[in-house]
Amino acid sequence: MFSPRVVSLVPRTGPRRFMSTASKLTTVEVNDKTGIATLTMCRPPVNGQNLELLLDIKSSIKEIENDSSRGLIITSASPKVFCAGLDILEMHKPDQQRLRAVWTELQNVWCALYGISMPTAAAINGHAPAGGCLLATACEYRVMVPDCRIGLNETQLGIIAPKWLVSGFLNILPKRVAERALTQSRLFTTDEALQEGLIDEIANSKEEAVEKCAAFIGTFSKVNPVARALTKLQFRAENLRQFHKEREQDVENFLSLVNRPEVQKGIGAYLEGLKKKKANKQ
Ligand SMILES: CCCCC/C=C\C/C=C\CCC/C=C/C(=O)SCCNC(=O)CCNC(=O)[C@H](O)C(C)(C)COP(=O)(O)OP(=O)(O)OC[C@H]1O[C@@H](n2cnc3c(N)ncnc32)[C@H](O)[C@@H]1OP(=O)(O)O
Repeated sequence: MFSPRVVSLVPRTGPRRFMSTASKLTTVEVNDKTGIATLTMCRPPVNGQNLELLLDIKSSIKEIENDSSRGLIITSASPKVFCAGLDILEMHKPDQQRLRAVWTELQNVWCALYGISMPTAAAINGHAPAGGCLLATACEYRVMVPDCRIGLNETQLGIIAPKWLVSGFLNILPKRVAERALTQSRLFTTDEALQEGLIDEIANSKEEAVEKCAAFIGTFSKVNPVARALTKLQFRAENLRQFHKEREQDVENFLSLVNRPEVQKGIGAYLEGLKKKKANKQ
């Protein structure tokens, strides 16, 4: 179903770039000076996480890992949106096999990003609801541009974010703040996110966000990388262990939830809302 991955390495003069996949839904650029890889999601208009984007993100993370980069920065090519979360069209009147694959790949992406040993940072250059927040909170550091929103708004959609999906959030926020945010479906503004500690810094542009992420990764230059990696994984091991224990059941739960007639009705209504928003804009 998917084209084989084509990886072309440009010689190491200046920043080198390798396009991750034939479908080009992500690009990876490694800065030769710093050794830091920037993974950019490029699925217009909002980086909706459909199956192909998720597969591409996962493969790019693996490439960066195999390339032994010094760190990974994730960002978006879209000017206003970091990532809008799961592509809602994947969940509306879904093909069952594909739906199963979508959820499995979301799990795989989270697992690959959350569990990677190298330093990670998110340059959040736009809105990051739901699955977008999942990517950002799987990283160790977050820099966000002003006037955007980030959070886990699942309950507003009538759905429940599973434990593994919340675990990045819980690494960052006090439990009480996390519980309230999830039950209220709170989308934090950039300023609120900084105040609560959901993000670490604000940057005025994507470029500045990437620079600040690189500076964070640079702080590890004098730390023994093996000791750093083991320490990071020690902090994350319990969440990962729990995830692996529950991941198959989690897929079944997701399928059963999405297929419920009332959830399908809700997804349909949500899609209509997005269409109306477009009509009102025109
Ligand atoms: C939705 C029900 C899900 C049911 C799942 C059931 C069980 C699952 C259990 C747990 C799941 C948790 C895991 C994660 C879940 C998710 O990620 S669900 C998705 C949640 N995402 C959102 O709620 C974001 C919705 N979008 C927005 O709020 C805004 O679009 C925005 C990202 C803030 C950007 O705003 P703006 O710049 O104004 O752009 P537009 O709204 O005009 O959008 C541009 C076009 O993009 C389309 N679009 C937006 N979001 C999505 C999306 N998530 N999937 C697919 N398409 C999306 C939008 O319709 C516009 O398209 P057109 O130009 O009209 O064609």
